[in-house]
Amino acid sequence: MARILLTGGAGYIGSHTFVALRDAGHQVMILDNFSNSDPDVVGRLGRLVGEDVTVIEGSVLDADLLAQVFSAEAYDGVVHFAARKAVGESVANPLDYAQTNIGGLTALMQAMKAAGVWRLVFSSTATVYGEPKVFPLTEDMPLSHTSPYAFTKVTCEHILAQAAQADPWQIGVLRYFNPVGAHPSALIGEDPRGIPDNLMPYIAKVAMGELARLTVHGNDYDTPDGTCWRDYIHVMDLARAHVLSMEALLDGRAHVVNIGTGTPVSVLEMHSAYQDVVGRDLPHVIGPRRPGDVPRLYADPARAREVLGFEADFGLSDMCQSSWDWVQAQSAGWRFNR
Ligand SMILES: NC(=O)c1ccc[n+]([C@@H]2O[C@H](COP(=O)([O-])OP(=O)(O)OC[C@H]3O[C@@H](n4cnc5c(N)ncnc54)[C@H](O)[C@@H]3O)[C@@H](O)[C@H]2O)c1
Ligand SMILES: O=c1ccn([C@@H]2O[C@H](COP(=O)(O)OP(=O)(O)O[C@H]3O[C@H](CO)[C@@H](O)[C@H](O)[C@H]3O)[C@@H](O)[C@H]2O)c(=O)[nH]1
Repeated sequence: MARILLTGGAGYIGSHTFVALRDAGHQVMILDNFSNSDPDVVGRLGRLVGEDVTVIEGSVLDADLLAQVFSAEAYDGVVHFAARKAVGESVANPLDYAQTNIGGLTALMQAMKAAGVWRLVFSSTATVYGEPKVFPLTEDMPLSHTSPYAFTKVTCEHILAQAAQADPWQIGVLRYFNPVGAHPSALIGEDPRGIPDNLMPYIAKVAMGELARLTVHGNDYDTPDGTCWRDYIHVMDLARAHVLSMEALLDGRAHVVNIGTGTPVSVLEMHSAYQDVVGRDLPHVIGPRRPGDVPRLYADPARAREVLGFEADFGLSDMCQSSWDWVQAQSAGWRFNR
C-alpha cells in the first residue's frame, strides 16, 4: 500500500485512476482546483470507493499550498494530471498553457524535491510525436510539436529527463493515445463543456439528439476509407496503466511508454461501432479536413507490455457501450440516486 497524491484527480482520467488505485489497495488524495471538473465528482467517487473522499481544493501553481500538502502527509509518489488540454484554446492562449502546464510541473517538482518525494507519473500524449511518417509509433522516435499545447508537453518531457539526471527522481511518462469511454457504473465519465471537439463525445451527443449530425472532418486522407486513423483506448485500461506505472516506480523502474491498443480505428469505423451499440443510424455528413489533424496516429504498445505488463483489455464496442451508458445516465439525471 502506497500513499499517492493525484493532481487533477477530479478530472476525466484522474477520477478513473483514483478508483483504480483505491481498488488496488493504495491510499489516494486529490489536489484539484475544479477549473475543468465538477465538484460533484467527489461525492460520486465516494460512492464508488464506499467512503467519504476529501479533495484538497487549490492550484498546482500555488507553491505555499504545495509546501503545506507535502508537509501534512508523507507521500510515496504523485500522479500529475493537472493541466489544460484543449489544442485550439492553446493556440489562442499560449501563455496560459505554458503557465499551467510547464509552470505547474516545475512548481510541483520543486515542492516534491523539498519534501524528498521522488516518484512521479506524468500525463503525456501521442501529440508529442508531432506529424510522424513512420508507424506504429515507438517511444524512441523524435519529439516535436504542432501546437502550443503539444509544445508544453514536449517541454515537460525534457524537463523531466533533465531533472532525472540531476536528482534521484523515479519518473513514469505515459504517452496516452486517444482516451475514450467511461466507468461501467456510469457515475464518472467525460463531461465536456459546450460542443465537444473530440470524436466520441460528439457522436454521443448526436446519439442523444443534442446535436443534429456528425461532421466527418475529411475523407480524402491516405487511409483505407479516407478518414483519419486514431488509437482509441478505454479510460478504464488507461486508469489501470497508472496503477502499473506507479507500482513500477515503487519497484525502482522508471519508464517512458505509449499507452494505446496498437489498433488503428478510422472516424467512419468509430461512427459505425457507435451506431451498432445504439442500435440505429446516427446522421453524419462528410466535411472538409480539420486544420492541424494528422492522418494517422497509433501506438506500438510493445514497450508498455514489456516494462509495465500492460495490455488493453477493452475493445471498440466496450468503449462505445460505456460512453453510451454514461451519456444516458447523465441525461436521465439518476446519477446521484443510484
Ligand atoms: N483526455 C485526453 O484526450 C488526453 C490525451 C493525452 C493527454 N492528456 C493529459 O492527461 C491529463 C488529464 O487529462 P483529462 O482528460 O483528465 O483532463 P481534465 O481537464 O478532465 O482533468 C484535468 C484536471 O486538472 C484540474 N486542473 C487544471 N488546472 C489545474 C491547476 N492549475 N491546479 C489544480 N488542478 C488543475 C482540472 O480542474 C481537472 O479536474 C492532462 O495533463 C492532459 O493534458 C489528456
Ligand atoms: O466532430 C468530429 C470530431 C473529430 N473528428 C475526427 O476524429 C478524429 C479524432 O479526433 P479527436 O477525437 O478530436 O482526437 P485528436 O484530434 O486525435 O486529439 C485527441 O487525442 C490526442 C492524442 O492522440 C490528444 O493530444 C488531444 O488533446 C486530444 O484532443 C480526427 O480525425 C478528427 O478530425 C471528426 O471527424 N468529427
